[in-house]
Amino acid sequence: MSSEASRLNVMAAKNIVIQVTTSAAMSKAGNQLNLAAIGSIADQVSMLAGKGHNIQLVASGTSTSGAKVSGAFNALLSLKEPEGSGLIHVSTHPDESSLASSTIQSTGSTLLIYLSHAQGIVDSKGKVVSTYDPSTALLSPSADTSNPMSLSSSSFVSSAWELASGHGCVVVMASTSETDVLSRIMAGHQIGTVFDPAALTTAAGSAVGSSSSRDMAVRARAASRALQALPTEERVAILNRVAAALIQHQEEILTENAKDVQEAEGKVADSLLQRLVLKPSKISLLAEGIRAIALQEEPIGKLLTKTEVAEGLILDKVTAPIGVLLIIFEARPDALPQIASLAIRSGNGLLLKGGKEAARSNAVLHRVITQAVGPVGPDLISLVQTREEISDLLGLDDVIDLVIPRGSNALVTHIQRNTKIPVLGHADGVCHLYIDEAADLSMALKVMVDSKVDYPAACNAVEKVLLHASWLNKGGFDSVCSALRDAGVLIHAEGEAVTRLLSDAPPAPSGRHEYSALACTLRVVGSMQEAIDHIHAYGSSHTDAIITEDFSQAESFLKAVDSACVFHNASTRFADGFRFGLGAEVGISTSRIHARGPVGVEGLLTSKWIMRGSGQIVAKDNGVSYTHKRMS
Ligand SMILES: NC(=O)C1=CN([C@@H]2O[C@H](COP(=O)(O)OP(=O)(O)OC[C@H]3O[C@@H](n4cnc5c(N)ncnc54)[C@H](OP(=O)(O)O)[C@@H]3O)[C@@H](O)[C@H]2O)C=CC1
Ligand SMILES: N[C@@H](CCC(=O)OP(=O)(O)O)C(=O)O
Repeated sequence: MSSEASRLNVMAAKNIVIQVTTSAAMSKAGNQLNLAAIGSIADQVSMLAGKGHNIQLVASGTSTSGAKVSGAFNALLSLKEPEGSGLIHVSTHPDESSLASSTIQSTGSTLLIYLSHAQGIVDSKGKVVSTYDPSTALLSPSADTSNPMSLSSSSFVSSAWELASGHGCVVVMASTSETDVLSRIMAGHQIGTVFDPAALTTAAGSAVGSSSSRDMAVRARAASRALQALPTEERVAILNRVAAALIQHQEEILTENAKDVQEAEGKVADSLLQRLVLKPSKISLLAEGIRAIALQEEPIGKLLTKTEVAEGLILDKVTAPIGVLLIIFEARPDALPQIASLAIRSGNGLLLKGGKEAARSNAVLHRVITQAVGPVGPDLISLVQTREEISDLLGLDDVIDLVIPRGSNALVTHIQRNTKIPVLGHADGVCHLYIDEAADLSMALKVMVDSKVDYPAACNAVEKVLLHASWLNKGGFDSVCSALRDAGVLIHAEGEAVTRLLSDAPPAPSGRHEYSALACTLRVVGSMQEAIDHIHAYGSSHTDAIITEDFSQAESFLKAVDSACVFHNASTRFADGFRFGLGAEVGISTSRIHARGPVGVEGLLTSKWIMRGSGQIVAKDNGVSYTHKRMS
């Protein structure tokens, strides 16, 4: 198919011209170098040269600015160019908005990457089109209006098309503000606008979703089939390579993450910031989890049942991958390697969209992981950048098999309302801890504090403590309040008793509130049944726990509470794939269909039936005599 051909053309290009408009490499005022932008391009250029590409780097602009920018590139590249490669040449081009066609022709380059402020060519609604089509009018470059050197649309478009159609040089127009723009273009991601006649013949039947979204999903399926066809040892080796690559690229990952954190600081809630931060210890734990997944027994093709249907006719039910998964998750970059490794282990293709605040962290993690995937190719796991792409993908119910939205209730509801693809929601956690009349108080305090304080922003952190009324007369109420306050937790009062006893406590914002911070609601209940009824009325069916020494009471609670995870005498924070021994988790499913609670490899599998016979026929059910004998 065509856009596939175009991506292959891009990925295969050896001689490349990279043209950077000086306005994209200078400050807005145009009088100073934008060293961050120049440094990032220089890093990526030297990486491409290290992979054997011959690169002509052209700084296009007025002679003064062009000379300044090419000087900066030369200085940086002399430090970074792979030793002795001599593959990078830097020059200037006098005209910002025309293409460096002469360089292309003199060097026999087959790819021009044009980097400016513009994200690509936009349609009448202002949406960037991924593939330029000359038969469609109304296109113009999405220039940065604040940039005085913005592009002159028609001349740019016609020379880009002329180069592509007349000289066989694919042109990709993209913005320097895209993270890892060059590396991602060369890895086959559809960023910006591509000018390539090969990209125009669209596949039949691709009416829904843009061709790039469909292409991405179709390629994920093809790659997942290639993955499934590999012997177990090779799939295990991929996971071990991914774990090793995370450790090996730790510095790079932490650097990109620090940029995300720096940009988010002061602009987002503390809970989001906590999720966003990666630390060496988190990366080591991720690698450990991935190695544990690699050690698990082969999950694909596992025999679930074996039945003799009739003499010589044997029917097996075996596990099988679901196919192509679209997983949307919050700005928590450590989720990406976990989800990717579970998908690899279970043989699924993956389209991933993380929170926008984690864009750089996700891009580097994605690159490191897809490079480690090896022969199956990077298409197995694609990174989706924007909500617009999600809208396209939600229409592709013929190529995507399951959507897993992991995040707020609003996100999960939005996805459910906008797709025909089955949805496995991972929504908010309004987790409760019930301290029973028969609780060991010191255990209750320890578990309560851990459930809230260990990681207050997590979806499995406790949000409401339900205290049996008997503790009001036994000193337990004061102990609970002191333990929470000593741990820095702000208590919000709910119900008559707590409101009266803690007159200084702010009221709970609502009966069902997720603080995601060092705060929780405290309420007194008259019985375990009242606690259960309250959990059913105000909880989110995520994780709820009881603390009691009365084991029969505990069993009743475990049976009655209708949540994905129900615990006795244990912290709600144990609701986690790694802690459950699954190695990692996609998230904690709050849906009731097929997978509930922490979702590991098993949650990403379905089953298939395999029949082995010797020519038996049905013949109106007279062809065989049914035995239906269960063999295992
Ligand atoms: N059950 C579980 O496993 C988990 C539950 N949670 C819950 O998630 C919440 C925290 O997440 P929060 O930060 O609020 O995340 P959000 O729900 O705001 O966002 C999560 C992701 O969904 C995307 N998104 C949101 N709305 C849309 C839309 N309309 N179309 C397409 N994509 C969309 C976001 O994209 P963008 O960034 O581009 O806006 C982001 O990638 C808490 O309630 C927590 O309990 C969190 C983790 C795990
Ligand atoms: N299972 C995870 C928490 C689940 C989760 O992802 O929560 P969140 O911090 O809301 O993104 C953990 O225990 O850290």
